[in-house]
Amino acid sequence: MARFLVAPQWQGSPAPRAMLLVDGATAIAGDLPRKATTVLDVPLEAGDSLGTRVHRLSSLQRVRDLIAQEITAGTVLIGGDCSVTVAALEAIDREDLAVVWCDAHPDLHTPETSPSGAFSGMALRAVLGEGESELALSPGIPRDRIVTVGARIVDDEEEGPLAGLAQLSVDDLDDVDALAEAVAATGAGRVWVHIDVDVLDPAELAGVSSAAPFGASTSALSAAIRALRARVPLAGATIAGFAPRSADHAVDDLGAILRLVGAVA
Ligand SMILES: NC(=[NH2+])NCCC[C@H](N)C(=O)O
Repeated sequence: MARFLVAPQWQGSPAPRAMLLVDGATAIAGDLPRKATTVLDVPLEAGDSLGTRVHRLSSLQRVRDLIAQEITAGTVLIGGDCSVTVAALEAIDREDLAVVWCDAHPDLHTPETSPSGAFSGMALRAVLGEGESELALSPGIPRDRIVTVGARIVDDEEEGPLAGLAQLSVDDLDDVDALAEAVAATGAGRVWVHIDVDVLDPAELAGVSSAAPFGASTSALSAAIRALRARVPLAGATIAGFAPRSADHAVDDLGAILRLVGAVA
């Protein structure tokens, strides 16, 4: 059975109601097998930028250290905001690893270009080993080992770095093998699948900080991930970005979330 690590981190999010991410992580945790689930004791306070351009950096460092202590091979990490993936990747063997970034946003800002100072908008850039050195991977994952899926809200400054990465659109998922082929083409021996649930269409899942229309269907994304796993072994996965407006809204969305959990676990 997979191990689940729940990190109710909100401090990397740009959203005005970022703390809903804590509720989202808690709601998912409630539906996971208790014996296989560890919930990290993430501080609720904002934390301090420590003189950098990354807001709440001190809290992000704290959570990173907690994740490093608990992560094991094949962990499914539940966010929180989507920057928790950077911490997970820092703590595992990255030799031979590809990263699939399923997210409505490419998260390719540096602290200098970020419109928000929120680390989640810089997370994939940090995976590449760039941006704030306190948080960026060292060494980073090479560009040719990254595949983005469903990125459709792209800031001007992100266009350049995104152009250098392999990209699958929402429509590309109509071919169930497209993701597996894109990852196989990187030559990697293992893959980490990052899912910010805003990659899904808002009709499938409403509980996100900023809904992005024309997203993926839960079934197409799940099928693509299953086909990928048949081809390249999974090193682990993240499901992040769930921010339900209320407990009732969370219940409406949990079906879609659990289908994604089933695809990666
Ligand atoms: N994965 C996400 N939800 N990212 C949000 C990023 C939003 C925006 N690009 C920013 O940097 O502030």
